[in-house]
Amino acid sequence: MTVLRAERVTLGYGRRPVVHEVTLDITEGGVGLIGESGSGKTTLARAFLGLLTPMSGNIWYGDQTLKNTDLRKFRKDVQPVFQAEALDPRMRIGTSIAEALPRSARHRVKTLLEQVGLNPDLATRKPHQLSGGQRQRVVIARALAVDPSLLILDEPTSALDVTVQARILDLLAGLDTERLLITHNLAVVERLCRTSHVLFAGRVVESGPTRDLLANPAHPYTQALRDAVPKLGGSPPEAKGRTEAVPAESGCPFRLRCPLAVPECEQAPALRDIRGRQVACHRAEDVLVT
Ligand SMILES: Nc1ncnc2c1ncn2[C@@H]1O[C@H](COP(=O)(O)OP(=O)(O)OP(=O)(O)O)[C@@H](O)[C@H]1O
Repeated sequence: MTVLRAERVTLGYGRRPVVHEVTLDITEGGVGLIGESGSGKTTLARAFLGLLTPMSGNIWYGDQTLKNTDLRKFRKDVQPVFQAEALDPRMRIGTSIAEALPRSARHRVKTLLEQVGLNPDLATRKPHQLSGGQRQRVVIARALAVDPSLLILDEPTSALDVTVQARILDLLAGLDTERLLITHNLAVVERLCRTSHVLFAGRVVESGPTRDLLANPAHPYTQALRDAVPKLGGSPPEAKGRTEAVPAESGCPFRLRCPLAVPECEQAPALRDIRGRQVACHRAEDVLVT
């Protein structure tokens, strides 16, 4: 079942578009948005949360566009999980969670703390008296308080050390709430998202089943992202192409960095289906065999 759908959505700040004509479904099994800093992941997440109105295109929530949706219901059903720094430092943990609950359900604070693996005694503490991992669990508990059907998670584990990260990932993987996850960390999407979309310069350049996409990328940018992950005990990753080049204004936005660019790349490639995924690259067949 699709919870939310972006249909040819262009998003921007002022008059400057930064996300271009993105079509994307949030389907079952977790959906990941991957891409470097500035590629438009958070902007797209804000649109899915109803915080940013598209310059063109629509966000669909069931059979309604967000413009025509009862936003009170929507805001309960689709919950953000941002970084733990968003917790009010003056508020006790229990109060912070209770605030998200209807008055009649305030007794659920204890159950919610237990659900995210925290001792209910922590309810009387303030955020600075918790560890980073515990704070992130509180943020998740707050989001779960209203029984959402979808969580939108923006780098939910990036501020945490690796072992704490792993435990938060276990927690998220065990929830039966759907999720849209934004991250730089490919291991995190692999764990939590059945489907992933790779964004470059505000465009989806590749979409498909996460495992296939990372094992066998069809876009040179996906390949570059995957190959930039250092391997334990291996030599440091070697950058292919020019990693510093800004996106091209015309044609394929990745072409100035792409080691496979040819003159044809001055024409923008459309997304096309190839071996179970969608990719916007003239050279996809060649990438798949390398
Ligand atoms: N409030 C804003 N006003 C103007 N421009 C913005 C604003 N927020 C983001 N941008 C611009 O929009 C583009 C996409 O930013 P966005 O935050 O969506 O990227 P991102 O992929 O989430 O990056 P990161 O991984 O660093 O969070 C960038 O060029 C950024 O400078």
